Amino acid sequence: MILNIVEKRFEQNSLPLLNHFILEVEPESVVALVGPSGIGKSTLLRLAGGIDQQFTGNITIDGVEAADTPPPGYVFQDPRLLPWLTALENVRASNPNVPEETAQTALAQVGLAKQASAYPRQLSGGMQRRLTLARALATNARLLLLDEPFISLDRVLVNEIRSFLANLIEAKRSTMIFVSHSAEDAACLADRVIALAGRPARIADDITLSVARSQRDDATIKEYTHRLEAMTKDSCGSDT
Ligand SMILES: Nc1ncnc2c1ncn2[C@@H]1O[C@H](COP(=O)(O)OP(=O)(O)OP(=O)(O)O)[C@@H](O)[C@H]1O
Repeated sequence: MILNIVEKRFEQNSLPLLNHFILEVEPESVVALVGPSGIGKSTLLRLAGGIDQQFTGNITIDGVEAADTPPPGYVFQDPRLLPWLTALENVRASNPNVPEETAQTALAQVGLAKQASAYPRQLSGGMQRRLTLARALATNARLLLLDEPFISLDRVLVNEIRSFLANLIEAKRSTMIFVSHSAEDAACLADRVIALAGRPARIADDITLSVARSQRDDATIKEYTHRLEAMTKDSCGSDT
C-alpha cells in the first residue's frame, strides 16, 4: 500500500495536517503508527481506509487505486455498533456480502460464538471491542486497519487479543496498520514502527523491529518497549 498524501487539511486557513506525506507499507507487514495526541494518526488511517476521501493525493494497493480494491477490515476507536442489531447482524451490517458462516467464524475467533444473538447493550465494553474486531476480520482479514484496538480492554484481554492477532497475521499473511499509544502493543505486534511528529506531520522515526514476531520472548518485548518509549518521547520533544 502506498499512501501519497499531497495535502490533507480540515480548515482552509489552518496549517495542513499532512503535506507531501508518503508512506509505503510492504504487503504482509505490520506497521504501528505512534505519536502524540492530535498529530494525525487516526486521520491517516481513515484516509488509508477510504473513510475520509477529502484530500489530494492518491492511495494504491498493489498498484491499484484503493477505491477499486476490496475494502479493508477497519476497527474504529469507538465501537460504532448498531444497538438494534445482534452481534452477528452487526458483523454483517457494514458488509452485507459477508456470508453468515464467515461472520460466525469471526465471532468464534474473538471468543464471542455464544454471544451471536446478543445485542450490544448486553455485552461488556471488552466484548464490544472484540465484536468490532470480528467485524473487521469478516470484512477483510488480509488488510486490517485498526485504530487503538486495545483501548479500554483489561490487561488479560489485551494479551489474549494481541496473541490472537499475532497468530492471525501469520495464518492469513495479513497486512496491518494500527494506531496505538502503547509501546508494548507495538513491541509485541509490529514489524515496523512509524512515529509522526510536527504539523504538517512528518515521519520523525521509522524503525524496523528485526526479531520476527513469533520469536520475540519477554526480554525482547521488554527491550523493544523501552526503545519505543524513548523514541516516542524524543518525537514528542521535536514536535515543531
Ligand atoms: N473531522 C474533523 N474536523 C476538524 N478537525 C479534525 C477532524 N478530525 C480530526 N481533526 C483534527 O486533526 C488533528 C489530528 O486528529 P487525529 O484524530 O488524526 O489525531 P491523532 O493523532 O489520531 O490523535 P489521538 O491520538 O488523540 O487519537 C487534530 O487537531 C484534530 O482536532
